[in-house]
Amino acid sequence: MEEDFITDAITGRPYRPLSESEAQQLSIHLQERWNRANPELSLELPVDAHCQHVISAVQTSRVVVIAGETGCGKTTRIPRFLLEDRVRGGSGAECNILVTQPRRISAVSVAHRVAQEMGPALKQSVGYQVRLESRLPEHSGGAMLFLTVGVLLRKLKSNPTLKGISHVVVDEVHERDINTDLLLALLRTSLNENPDLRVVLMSATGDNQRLAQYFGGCPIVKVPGFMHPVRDKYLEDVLKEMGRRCQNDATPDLDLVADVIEHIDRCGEPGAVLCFLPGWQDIKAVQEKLEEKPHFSSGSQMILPLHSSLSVADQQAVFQRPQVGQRKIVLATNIAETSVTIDDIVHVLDAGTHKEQNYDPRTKVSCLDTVWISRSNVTQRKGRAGRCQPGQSYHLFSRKQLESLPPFPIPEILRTPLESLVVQAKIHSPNSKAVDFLSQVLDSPEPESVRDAVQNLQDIGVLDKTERLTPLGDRVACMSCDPRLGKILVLSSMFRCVLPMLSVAACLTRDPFHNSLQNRALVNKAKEALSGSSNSDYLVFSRAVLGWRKVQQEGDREDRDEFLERHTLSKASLRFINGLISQFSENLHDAGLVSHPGDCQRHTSLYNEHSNQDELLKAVLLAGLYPNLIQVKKGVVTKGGRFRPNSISLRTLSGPVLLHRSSVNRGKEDLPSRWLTFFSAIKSNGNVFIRDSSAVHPLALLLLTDLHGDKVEVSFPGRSLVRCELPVEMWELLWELRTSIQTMLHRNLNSPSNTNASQDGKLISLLVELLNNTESNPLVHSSDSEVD
Ligand SMILES: Nc1ncnc2c1ncn2[C@@H]1O[C@H](COP(=O)(O)OP(=O)(O)OP(=O)(O)O)[C@@H](O)[C@H]1O
Repeated sequence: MEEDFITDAITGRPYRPLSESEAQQLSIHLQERWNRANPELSLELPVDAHCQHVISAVQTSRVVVIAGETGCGKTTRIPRFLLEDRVRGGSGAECNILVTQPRRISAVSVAHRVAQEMGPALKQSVGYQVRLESRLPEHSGGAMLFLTVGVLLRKLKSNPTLKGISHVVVDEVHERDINTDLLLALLRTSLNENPDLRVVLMSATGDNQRLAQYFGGCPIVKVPGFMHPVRDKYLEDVLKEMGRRCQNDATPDLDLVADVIEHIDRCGEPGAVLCFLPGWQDIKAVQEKLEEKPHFSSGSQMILPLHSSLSVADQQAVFQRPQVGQRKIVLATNIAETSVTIDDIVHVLDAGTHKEQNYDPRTKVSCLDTVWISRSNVTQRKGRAGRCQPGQSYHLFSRKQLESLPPFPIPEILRTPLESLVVQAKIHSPNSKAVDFLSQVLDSPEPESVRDAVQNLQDIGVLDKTERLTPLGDRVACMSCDPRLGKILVLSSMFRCVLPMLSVAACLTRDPFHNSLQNRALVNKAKEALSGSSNSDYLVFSRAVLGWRKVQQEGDREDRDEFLERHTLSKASLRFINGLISQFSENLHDAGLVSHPGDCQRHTSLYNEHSNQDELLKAVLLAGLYPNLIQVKKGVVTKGGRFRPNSISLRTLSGPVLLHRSSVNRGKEDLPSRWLTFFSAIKSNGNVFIRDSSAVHPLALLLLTDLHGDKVEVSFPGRSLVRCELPVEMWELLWELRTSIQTMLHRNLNSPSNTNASQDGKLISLLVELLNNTESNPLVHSSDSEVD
């Protein structure tokens, strides 16, 4: 790669190495600045005593594992020690440190803390960069950037050997999220190719020996922790205090959670409460339960939800101090579990569970289960109290339950679908087979699962037979979302309906609705109203988002509130979704598919020419999601042998499915088509539920599926193909249209400079007309052999 094309991993601008004299000048300047500012340490932490040991270990060995117990100060101090040592030693210009955090909240809050500790004269050397937001150091050379692992992975695309970076500090390695595991594998390669690079792996409670072995037996520096005393109270203790009976279910008893919070508020010492719950719905449910309690009606409590879907600004609210006499109650998922210091937390309440994605390769379906956490999570959660003063940890599980918990969480890579990871592997290592590349990670996934993911990517045309990214795959790889959603976005730019599809892709990443158990009926009603006769959960999403954007532009505050309430939409989620829309627009621009990112969001641009054509939108969704197809069959024989002519049964390639209650198509007996398409399915109690679905026009099936083939093949195992009953001439015309559309897509993907906008425009208009003016049901009939 030419150096011109490498980006500076600190500033994002083109990378330009400093000349010797420039480096010398900058180093002197930095040295003087640090000597003048002479930053102090705001309080003594255990790691301070190990400062020299850490620095010399990093000098002697290019990779070091720091095994630092909770609260020892590794996150906030070690990057600073490394920078300070180089600056004061006169080589600050060559020191650029990237510090990864698993989550946005910790990257932002730790950067603030470090900047604050270093003082106003030096704080411009510290920055952060997370998805959708950044505050970068003023220049590279003597800089420290806190960033999420995902952001670093993207930086590695444009600077694979991390030229210009002196240290990568990977914090919270023990969490073993999929991105960190991929990062570690890539860092091993970067270390070989960039002799200036050093890697520091920071882990609290983890298998540090294994980690050190992975990096050729590198040294491990142990740092003891410090915590103010935190008293443990287990379920039996808490229940005894409250006169309740014990239970041992992984589903948290939310009434109990609310009661314990009330108990703490009534009887506990002053200080904030941090309560860990599995997910957003539980957080909202506990918030509602608290607000319904007479004890909480005085408003003398400040209840703050904390969830990954909140914007950075909303997340930062948890660091605010409440008014005197007010108790702060933070209701959080595990995002507050590591690296985060909320300095007034005295009481931690741990429901003992979190949401965990588990993938079943047989049904190709993931379930997001609420499961018990591991013992290392328990330690981390407890460690959020006692950081600035003594505290208490209320564990809502018994001592016996604690003993039965696994010591560490199962690495994410072993329990999630691997398509996105395989695409990442192809970006970073295009010449390796995915199985070989992924055999290099710390815990390799089953080769069978990797092969499945490769097959799925081949099925959607992202990889070719030799496992290389296709021209479509190259574009999809630029999208920071699931490859199927990425494919929808790529296609939407060619079919000129970008904005609704950006909204759909964003909503499939973050739900815009105020979904809670209590709200379910209201949300369903709102969805029904938005859906109209579209039979599409995706059009519901796009109408919600586009409606919100319109009312924001044209309405006053009252209109906006009314819109949100009428449609049970969450303002915070919509703000996040807007951010995602901008990010995906940038991605489309990076992929060379739109001339300017702003064009994607302009209603009058060519890319939105057909954005109000619902049938086209549904057709493009099918083209992106195929072969995620559901066959709808009318007439069901019940277990008791009775025939119900109006009931419908559904099946996908993997077998029978049901529609989830969140889908607008659930319970509909008059679907306009025999086919639905879908994005996400979940497994629950042995059934596979489709979360979101959209009716498919059979013409779309004939014209837009199977991008690279020369025949239309819609088949289910053991069943015959879809049969078209059409006059020969019409079939020939349709085949010609299909070929023209496929040629247009092929041309746009392979040689975008060679497009013929007016010819493409006519073709798309013809497609729109055909879709709008033909009925979606009678055209295609299943063959008789399909009947069971
Ligand atoms: N924002 C803050 N406000 C007040 N004190 C803080 C803040 N951030 C850190 N500290 C203090 O510094 C200590 C060390 O924090 P740091 O995040 O560096 O620890 P750590 O070793 O990385 O711990 P962990 O792995 O548990 O996150 C905290 O226990 C707390 O006493």
